[in-house]
Amino acid sequence: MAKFESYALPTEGESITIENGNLKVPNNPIIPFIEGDGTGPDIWAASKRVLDAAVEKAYNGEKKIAWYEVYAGEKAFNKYNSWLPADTLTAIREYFVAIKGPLTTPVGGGIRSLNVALRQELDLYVCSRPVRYFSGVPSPVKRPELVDMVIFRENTEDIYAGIEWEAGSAEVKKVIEFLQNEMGVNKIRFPETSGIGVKPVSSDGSKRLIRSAIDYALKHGRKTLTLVHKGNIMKYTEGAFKNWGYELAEEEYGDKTFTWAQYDKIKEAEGLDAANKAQKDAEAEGKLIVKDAIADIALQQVLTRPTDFDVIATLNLNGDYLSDALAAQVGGIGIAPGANINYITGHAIFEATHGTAPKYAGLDVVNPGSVILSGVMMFEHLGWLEAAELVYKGLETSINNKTVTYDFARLMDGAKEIKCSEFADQVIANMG
Ligand SMILES: NC(=O)C1=CN([C@@H]2O[C@H](COP(=O)(O)OP(=O)(O)OC[C@H]3O[C@@H](n4cnc5c(N)ncnc54)[C@H](OP(=O)(O)O)[C@@H]3O)[C@@H](O)[C@H]2O)C=CC1
Ligand SMILES: O=C(O)CCC(=O)C(=O)O
Ligand SMILES: [Mg+2]
Repeated sequence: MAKFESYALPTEGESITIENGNLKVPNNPIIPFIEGDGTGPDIWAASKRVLDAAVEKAYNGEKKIAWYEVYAGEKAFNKYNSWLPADTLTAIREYFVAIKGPLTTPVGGGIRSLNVALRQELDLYVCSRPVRYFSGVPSPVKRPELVDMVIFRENTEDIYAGIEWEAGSAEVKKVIEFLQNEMGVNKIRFPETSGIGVKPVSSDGSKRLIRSAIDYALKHGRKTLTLVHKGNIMKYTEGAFKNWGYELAEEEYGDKTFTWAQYDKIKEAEGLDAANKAQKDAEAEGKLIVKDAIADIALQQVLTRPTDFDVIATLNLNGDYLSDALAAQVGGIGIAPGANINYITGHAIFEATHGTAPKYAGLDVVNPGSVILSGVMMFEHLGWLEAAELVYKGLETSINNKTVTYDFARLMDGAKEIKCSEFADQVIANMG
């Protein structure tokens, strides 16, 4: 039983547990939720209604989520004088699966990202962000239906580790002196006025992320996995990520994958035709092709040749950029879901890709689709596939009927603009 400092224990529901590495989900699981800042309360209220309605419709009362509110962000600060109370982490550790709205991160000084803190504290090393097309969504590209990618973003390392020192501080002076005097660094262009950031990237962290991406790709019959990196510039972090990815694929999945590193070796030893034949043979055998792309060109190619990309494994910052950019192709950030997962401990927090969109806070206008679809990912994680299907149906029908929130309405001819809460009503009504 969880021991909380301040929170009251849940009054209903049972705990999810883990047995032999698999989640054991009761019919009334306790699911902690964080409402979120800014537009979070509007979105969460709408999403909760949709998710509850889908469960009720799918299981006729046999299953029901026991929602348990936990706090982070402004609401936590106002209630408990802490931006991220320890009880919130205790609850997610105890109940395994949680869902959250967006949380504000001030730019510059002040608190560091609570979103990042949650991922790091719980070691949720995978950020999985599927990018798929729903028929009828507005898109700036000609063939959005060709977009079907899943981003696996490393979630605990890279510059998000938050190791940095401010320009002018005593600490940065010490770091710069160390770099110059002990490490022979003479390339800091303006040492007197530089801030310094550190980018840790490990083989352990990279490999566990890439392992999850390969497992996902194999389980779902995906054809390719692309390692997206900027290894031409950052050789021992981003370049190493690519090398570790190839190494892992060959060592642990040698019979199920064919890598571009193998392709290059064959090309060097036996020529181009032999390398092309080896890749063709591997494709014919249904092997997963593991390849790589440098991050800048990848951002162009995901737009111009979406069918070349299937599962993407990448570092934290690249994944952050890629997920917002890719979302734009299939309806925008308003319907881009995500999951932060530790596949080893079973802990997961589901959350939208977007932020708090503060200018729309309290107006009941934004699209709740991202949190609704994050809830669908949560249903899939729990094995509640019937409820997931109902939400997909409700969402797709609502979009096809052109009864949509402002973000879609402004891009769709003949659409009726409705509020966030009304969109939830539509999704529920359209579950069939
Ligand atoms: N995981 C998290 O909790 C995240 C938190 N953040 C935090 O959120 C805050 C605001 O960040 P910001 O950079 O403005 O990014 P946001 O994602 O909050 O908003 C940027 C723009 O995206 C569009 N948008 C966002 N959410 C929706 C939605 N639900 N429906 C429709 N459109 C939407 C709006 O575009 P338009 O104006 O064109 O309609 C909005 O102005 C910051 O503190 C940031 O750190 C950011 C990302 C993730
Ligand atoms: O925590 C934040 O403020 C930003 C997080 C973010 O952009 C993301 O998770 O994609
Ligand atoms: Mg982001």
